[in-house]
Parts: sequence; structure tokens; C-alpha cells
Amino acid sequence: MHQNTGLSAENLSVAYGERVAVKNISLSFENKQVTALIGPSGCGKSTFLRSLNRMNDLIPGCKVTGDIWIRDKNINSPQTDVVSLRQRIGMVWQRPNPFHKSIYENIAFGPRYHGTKKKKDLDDIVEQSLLKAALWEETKDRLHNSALALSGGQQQRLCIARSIAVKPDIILMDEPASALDPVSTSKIEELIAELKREYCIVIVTHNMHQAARVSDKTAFFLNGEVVEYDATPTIFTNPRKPETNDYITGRFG
Ligand SMILES: Nc1ncnc2c1ncn2[C@@H]1O[C@H](COP(=O)(O)OP(=O)(O)OP(=O)(O)O)[C@@H](O)[C@H]1O
Repeated sequence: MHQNTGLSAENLSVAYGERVAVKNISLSFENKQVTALIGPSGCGKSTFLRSLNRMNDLIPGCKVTGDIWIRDKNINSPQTDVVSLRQRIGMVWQRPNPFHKSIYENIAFGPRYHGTKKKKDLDDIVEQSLLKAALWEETKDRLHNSALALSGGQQQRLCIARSIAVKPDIILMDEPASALDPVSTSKIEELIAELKREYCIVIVTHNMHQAARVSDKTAFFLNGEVVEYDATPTIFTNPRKPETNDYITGRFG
């Protein structure tokens, strides 16, 4: 595995019962880069993304084969401690899903669970995470109010703050702005640009303008396979495969 690779899938396949949704995909994701996964509905992007932090383990009948490497460790093995794995690989979902708790508790929950007990330490983590998620100014005077009173865009930034509070190396995002208005969407995009200084980010998006704006590399998925994976400007201006060209020019999908 290359030194700068944050996460790498090798021959990854995922089946729901008899139906194979992801077919033998090998992809590597770099640290301090954003990689976008694009492709038509049902082509396996979310299934692939969810496999990377073992979320598909929770779906009955779902079978994931192949390797997922973080440094020299294959995390798709039964020995992997899935709880600590999900601390290293955070996930942000399509719909903001804050806990029914205060803003403070949403963020303190993970670090406390993983062993941080002192109030001062938790206070620092809450502040730092909200600062990094560009939400501190809006929330610093109401940390103990319910997270559900925040707007949708603020809730999504809170979910990002919650995921970075446990100090992950990698953040997976499944259409993180698709439920948000344009202003909130651009805030999330700015935040992604900021976060990539520190993290390896993989984002599924339906919005090709968004993929072009936020990502360094793009993988085009079709029917459970990766058709093309390259630098984002190449994918959007000079793709090698006709299927990629047809998709990005809006001929299907
Ligand atoms: N929990 C599940 N059980 C059974 N089949 C599933 C499940 N989740 C997804 N699938 C199937 O796997 C295939 C890939 O779906 P997936 O959601 O990964 O695609 P996607 O590219 O992310 O689509 P979209 O962009 O619409 O979210 C689809 O045929 C879908 O019906």
C-alpha cells in the first residue's frame, strides 16, 4: 500500500442474498484528498461506501468479500473490533441524524464512550470539533439546547463535528448535502475543502457539479463496477471511457 494511502479496497464484492451489488472493486483513497464516487442510481456506490466501515455487517443476508486495508491491516476480517474501527472511519449520512440530546452531548458522547472522562477535556473536544465543523459561532451560547432545534444544515454540520470528535483518519460521506438547501450545501462543500487538510474523505454524490467542485479524484460506478477512476478534471473534461462520457454529459442516469 502506498504511503499516502488512507484506505484501500481490494477485490471487494458485496451481495444481498443472490444479488451481487458490488463486483470485485479495487480502489485506493489518499490521505488529505477528497474522492468522489459518482454513477447512476442503484449502481452500488452506497453499498460500497457502507462496506468500508463494516456498516453492511448490520444488514441480514449481506455478504462482503475481499480486503479493506488501513496501512497493513485488513479490516474486513472477523477479528476486527468494529467499534474501534468506526472510530477511525467516521460516517456522515444523507439525512442529518443527530441524537435526541443537547448539542454538547451529541459531540461528547463518542469521546466519552472511548474513554475521555474529564469535563475540561470533553469541553475542549466539543469546542474544537464545533470550530472545525464551522458551527461554533452559531452554537457556543446554546450548547445545552436540543440538537433537534438546529436547522437541517446546522444539524448536518453537527453530525460532521460528531464524527470528527473521536479523531478519525477517514470520513465517509453518503450524499451529505442532498437533503439541504443551496446555502447549506455550499457551507458543507466549504467544510469538506477545509477538512481535507487533515482527513481522507470519500463522498458519494449525485450532484456532478458538486463532485467537480469538491473532489480531487473521481470514480465512476456502473452496474456494481468501477468503469473509470482518475483525477477529477480528467473524468469531467477528458474521460477515457465512452460510458463515463455519456454519464457526465447527461445521456443517462
Ligand atoms: N439493504 C439492501 N437489501 C437488498 N438490496 C439492497 C440493499 N441496499 C441496496 N440494495 C441493492 O443493491 C444495489 C445497489 O444499491 P446502492 O444503494 O448501493 O446503489 P447506489 O448507487 O448508492 O444508488 P443511489 O444513488 O440510488 O443511492 C441496488 O440494486 C439496490 O436495490
